[in-house]
Amino acid sequence: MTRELSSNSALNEMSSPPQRKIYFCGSIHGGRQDQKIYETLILELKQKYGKVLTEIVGEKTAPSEEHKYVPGDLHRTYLGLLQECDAVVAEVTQPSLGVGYEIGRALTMGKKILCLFRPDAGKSLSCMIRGLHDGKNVIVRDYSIKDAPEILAEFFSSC
Ligand SMILES: O=c1[nH]c(=O)n([C@H]2C[C@H](O)[C@@H](COP(=O)(O)O)O2)cc1CO
Repeated sequence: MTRELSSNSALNEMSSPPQRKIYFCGSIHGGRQDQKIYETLILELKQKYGKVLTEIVGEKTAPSEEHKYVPGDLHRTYLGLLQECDAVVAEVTQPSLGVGYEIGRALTMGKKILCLFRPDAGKSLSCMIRGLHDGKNVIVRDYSIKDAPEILAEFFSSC
């Protein structure tokens, strides 16, 4: 009986993603050009690595929803989610004040952070983000979307 239970729980662990809380950052007011990329990354995160607390960032309708909320309430809510998360994944190709702010706050909270930048989009990444890379708690990686699964696997193997 005990053996049966333990092998069942081993099976469950293999088939369902770990229960990490992941805060995904992506541009909203900064521009929604990369929404489809956010959606793809969020799907990969949800399927393999845990619960994404900020799924709205990948949704097509995200910006139109916000008029329902007071900015101060949104700020408090999102900082609360940031505090609660186990790891931050930020797509930083499209510059966004909000995303830069979230990364700065996550840093002072001691969160593990992965920043993903696509050089082929023809933009350049602020040194204030690129310079955060320490190879341990903050990883800043140039990538293309086809490499994302491998990069996420490597990041979450130590988190
Ligand atoms: O409705 C929202 N939902 C939301 O998730 N955010 C957070 C998460 C995003 O990573 C970030 C986007 O910032 P910005 O709107 O400055 O591009 O802010 C921000 C807003 C405010 O629009």
